[in-house]
Amino acid sequence: MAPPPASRAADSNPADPSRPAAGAPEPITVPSPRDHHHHLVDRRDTPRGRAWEPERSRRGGAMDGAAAVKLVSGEAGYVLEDVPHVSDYLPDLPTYPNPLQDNPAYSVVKQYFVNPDDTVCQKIVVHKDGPRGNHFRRAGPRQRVYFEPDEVHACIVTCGGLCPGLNTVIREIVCGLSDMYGVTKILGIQGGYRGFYARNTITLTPKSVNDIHKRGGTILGSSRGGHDTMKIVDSIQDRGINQVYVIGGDGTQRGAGVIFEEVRRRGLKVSVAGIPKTIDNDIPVIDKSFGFDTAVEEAQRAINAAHVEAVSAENGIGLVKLMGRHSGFIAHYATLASRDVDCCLIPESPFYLEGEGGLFRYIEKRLKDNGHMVIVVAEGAGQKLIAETMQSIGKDASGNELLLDVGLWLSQKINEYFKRNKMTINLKYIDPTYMIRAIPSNASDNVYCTLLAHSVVHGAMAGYTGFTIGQVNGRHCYIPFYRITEKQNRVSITDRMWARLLSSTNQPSFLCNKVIEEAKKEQERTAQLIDGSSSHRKLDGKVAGPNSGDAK
Ligand SMILES: Nc1ncnc2c1ncn2[C@@H]1O[C@H](COP(=O)(O)OP(=O)(O)OP(=O)(O)O)[C@@H](O)[C@H]1O
Ligand SMILES: O=P(O)(O)OC[C@H]1O[C@](O)(CO)[C@@H](O)[C@@H]1O
Ligand SMILES: [Mg+2]
Repeated sequence: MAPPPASRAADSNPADPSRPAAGAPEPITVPSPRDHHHHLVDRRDTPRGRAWEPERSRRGGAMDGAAAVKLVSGEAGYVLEDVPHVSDYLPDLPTYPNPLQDNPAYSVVKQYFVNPDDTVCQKIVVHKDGPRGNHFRRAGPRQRVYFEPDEVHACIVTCGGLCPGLNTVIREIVCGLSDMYGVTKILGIQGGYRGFYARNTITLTPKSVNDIHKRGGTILGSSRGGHDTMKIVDSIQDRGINQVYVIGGDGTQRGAGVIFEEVRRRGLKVSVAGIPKTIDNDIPVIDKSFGFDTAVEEAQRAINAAHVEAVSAENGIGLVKLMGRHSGFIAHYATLASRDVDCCLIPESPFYLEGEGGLFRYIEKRLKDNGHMVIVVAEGAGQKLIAETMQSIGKDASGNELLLDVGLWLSQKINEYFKRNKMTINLKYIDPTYMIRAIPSNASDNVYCTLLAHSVVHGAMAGYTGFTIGQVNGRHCYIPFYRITEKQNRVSITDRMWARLLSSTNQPSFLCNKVIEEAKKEQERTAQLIDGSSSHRKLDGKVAGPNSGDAK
């Protein structure tokens, strides 16, 4: 159980000083990235060297206010964006030798423990005189840990939409904790965040999770909405949980950030760690999210079916809708992989239907030249166009805008156009979205999930908290929550990858100069941010994989 807080928080409950009084203001909000950036700019103005000092109360324990952004600056524009640690606010915690040193499987590994000074750079394409830019703390096992195996009481929760690989991550957190660190107390929180206070928990053991990676979905269940910070942290405290593993997308990581802030405010020795999950690949900084490869692979089956249907009919059109609320990565990569696609529509690239350069003219031409065509559309594409004739359908329980069905809408518009123009077409609309999301992860995603899960376990055991595990340029690192949630990762339409797609499909770009100029400006802002040299960090960027902001 966590030690009692040393100082009493404002609005505290007399029965339990670490909790807010009944009727106290509801959830503490995550500090806005702008607050962080304010710190950031101030700190960078300091002479080089260790720029950050942990914000802690004199006696340690409960704290008010947002966690400091931990920045360390070094030679040649080097900046480390470090993550919080339980010792930031509980200074006198004992440490223990890492049990891995006696583990026969791992003890033979040369240099198994990572050097505490290892960091991973966000920018790998550099110029001789350019700044070294932002870095993150390298993930991996540390020589000393902040939890004894017997003391650990871990819990795992999955939130948001499904994604291939969720069960693999659950399995590997459980097996990693158990096999590498000898941890025996691991709880599964059922049904997402609200499960902390409204549902039962299940005990997770290596045996109970043994073959779950072969199944789609999440054995724990998931949900949207229901994030009641106080009730969640009360539940963590009441159950004596001291490691919280949160698997989910941007919303989930935001929720984990708020939980971390409240845990820290109460002065609890609890590590809160996130594993980013999103089939849309919309999480910034990281190379790509787990399940993305599987989704792209599975999308090929739908595209193949659309192609077969299209070639077998007179003026056949196969239309496939894929997921991608604000980010069209699945559609983009599935199109590039397939080579059967004649047109790919994504949210980042607005399109229009009528007139020269519009979609209808292109379809007409393609049918005349080739007799058939395949269109892939991301679910978030064309939403503004559809909204001109249809009413919005509101929001989901997490506050995400519900999308109008672009596939049905487009099918209807295409059919109407060709009827008007007295041309026979055969359009088949395929919507495989949930089928793609609900399958188990493929082999490569399984390995990726395993490594992410082990890296997050090493981080929590070492006492790091308030972080998301992520792969950046092929290396695993600990990334502060705010960096993952401050913006979404989107397909860059001025990037060479999108140009490759346009040249493979030969579709019109639909772009006017204004849109191109805006996209270019966004790319420049992204580059400045990775340099770590900009005093106004508004955007983010990445270097490798589908999250590339840098053409390869
Ligand atoms: N700003 C926030 N503060 C606290 N909790 C949040 C916040 N945003 C979202 N959440 C909670 O996080 C959970 C998941 O959020 P959401 O439904 O947006 O999915 P997600 O994690 O973004 O995943 P995906 O979009 O990939 O399905 C929900 O329970 C929601 O209440
Ligand atoms: O129907 P649900 O479960 O709310 O999920 C739909 C959304 O979830 C995602 O799969 C992930 O955010 C989106 O692509 C999609 O819009
Ligand atoms: Mg989301």
